[in-house]
Amino acid sequence: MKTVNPTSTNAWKALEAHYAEMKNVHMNELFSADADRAEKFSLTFEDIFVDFSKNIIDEKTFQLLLDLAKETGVAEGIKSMFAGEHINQTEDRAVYHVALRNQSNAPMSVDGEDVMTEVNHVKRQMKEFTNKVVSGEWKGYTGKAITDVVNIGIGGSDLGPYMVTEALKPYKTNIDIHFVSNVDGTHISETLKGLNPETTLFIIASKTFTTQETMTNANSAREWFLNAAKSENHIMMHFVALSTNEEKVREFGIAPENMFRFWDWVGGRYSLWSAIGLSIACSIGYDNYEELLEGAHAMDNHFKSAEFGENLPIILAVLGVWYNNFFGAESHALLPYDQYMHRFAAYFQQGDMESNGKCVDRAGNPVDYQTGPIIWGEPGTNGQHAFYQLIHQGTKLIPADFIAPAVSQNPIGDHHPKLLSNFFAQTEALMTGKSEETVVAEFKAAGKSDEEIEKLKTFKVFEGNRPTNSILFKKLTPFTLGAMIAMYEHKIFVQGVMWNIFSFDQWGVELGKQLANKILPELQNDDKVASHDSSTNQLINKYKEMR
Ligand SMILES: O=P(O)(O)OC[C@H]1O[C@@H](O)[C@@H](O)[C@@H](O)[C@@H]1O
Repeated sequence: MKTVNPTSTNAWKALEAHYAEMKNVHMNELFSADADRAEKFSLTFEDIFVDFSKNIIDEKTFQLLLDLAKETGVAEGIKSMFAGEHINQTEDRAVYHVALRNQSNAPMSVDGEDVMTEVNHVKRQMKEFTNKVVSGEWKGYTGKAITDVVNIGIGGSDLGPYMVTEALKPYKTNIDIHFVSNVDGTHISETLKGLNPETTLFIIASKTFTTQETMTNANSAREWFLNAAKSENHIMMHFVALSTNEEKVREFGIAPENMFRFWDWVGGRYSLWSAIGLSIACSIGYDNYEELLEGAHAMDNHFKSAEFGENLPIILAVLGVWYNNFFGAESHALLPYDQYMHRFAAYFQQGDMESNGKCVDRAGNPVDYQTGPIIWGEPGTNGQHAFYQLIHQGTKLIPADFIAPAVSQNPIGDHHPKLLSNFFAQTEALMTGKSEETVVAEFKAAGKSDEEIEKLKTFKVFEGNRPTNSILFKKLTPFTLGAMIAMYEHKIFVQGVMWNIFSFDQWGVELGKQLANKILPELQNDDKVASHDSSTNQLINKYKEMR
């Protein structure tokens, strides 16, 4: 992939000049000036409708942003990814999660070798396993069917499956699914309470099979199981592994036939489409898991082929760049108005921040512009009663995506219209705001004195002009969820290309791990430590005193 400093492009320079014109423009004016604006800045993909008209852009902005995507090599980047090139250069790996959901089965190769045979082989293995577990054919060591599956993994080996199984709960099979990620003993202890070793199956999910948290939890699970089952021969009925590391899986005592493989070209945070999705398949059934892949595949095809101006991931990406690099926005909120999507923001915190939280460009030089934003969010309407105050009236610009289904999976009473009325009202309020004149008029109508009005009016004014994307979809089906996840994945990729950074490594997570490995043995005795800085020494010694 070519290395282009985005700030050196013509589009960037033009955008800087254009920003000076746009920074004081209010979206209200843009809407008044153009009756077709909403329609012009909206797109439909399958059951997903995206209205991005409530952004501080005009047609020129949009064009310049797309030009920036062109000049920074987004088209070439997309080609390189789909061609299986080693675009993860610092690890010398391809980035090929798109092959995992290549439902068309057209050949896709890495280093000259078609990967589809292996991909399909593992999928068949997943299907067989899932069907056996769900149907009750897979028996535990006392001959009973499995009732509970515990996925033990962290980061990419946890967040995706957890988010998806929560989002697709209405499709749940008879299997109850649990997730253990934190090395805090509380997580596994609380999860195992109430579970029966005879009917519990553990999925040990780890790309490397060396991650401290996962291996610690896996060993504790093994101990808990053996405490009841007694014989190690029973492990094979209750432990399976999802990994790229066959040797470590064998060392742990999991039989090769109970290992579901994936490959180094699957990034951890892009791995729910691989064997890492086994907990999803057990939770929603294999056919629904395939539907999830279908949705992602449909989005892949859209991403690969749609013109930039009609390409959802590209549009979301360039809008993000506009706020991040020109308006100085530091964060981006994901606000699903769907309780089932309560882990969506948490999932894309890893997806986005681990991918684009980088300060060195693809040539190895420090960047002198902003890269990945802080991603955060909570489901509506909870967020409204917590942090929306700051979005409406704070000093920070927070672009936000509002995401909601038109059809609720739980259509009781008037809950859903109420939920959606909040979605529509919030995006409207964030854009239109409330002028001083309106505030004064309201006060007057309520019979307030001039003195009171003077004292209070500024507090009640809403500037508005807060940008939002509205993503409205018909229903949260596996297909639609798959498409939306892929949409955001590709958005992140496009932004990484535009910022000229490597989105598929994560060196930033290593230093803390290394230091923790050094500190751990120091915690295993009562000696005072003096090998660190004075604050770290003090903390460790305090801990030793307090424990
Ligand atoms: O799947 P394993 O290898 O256990 O890794 C789990 C997670 O580890 C973290 O340190 C990151 O590198 C993540 O990208 C990864 O998903």
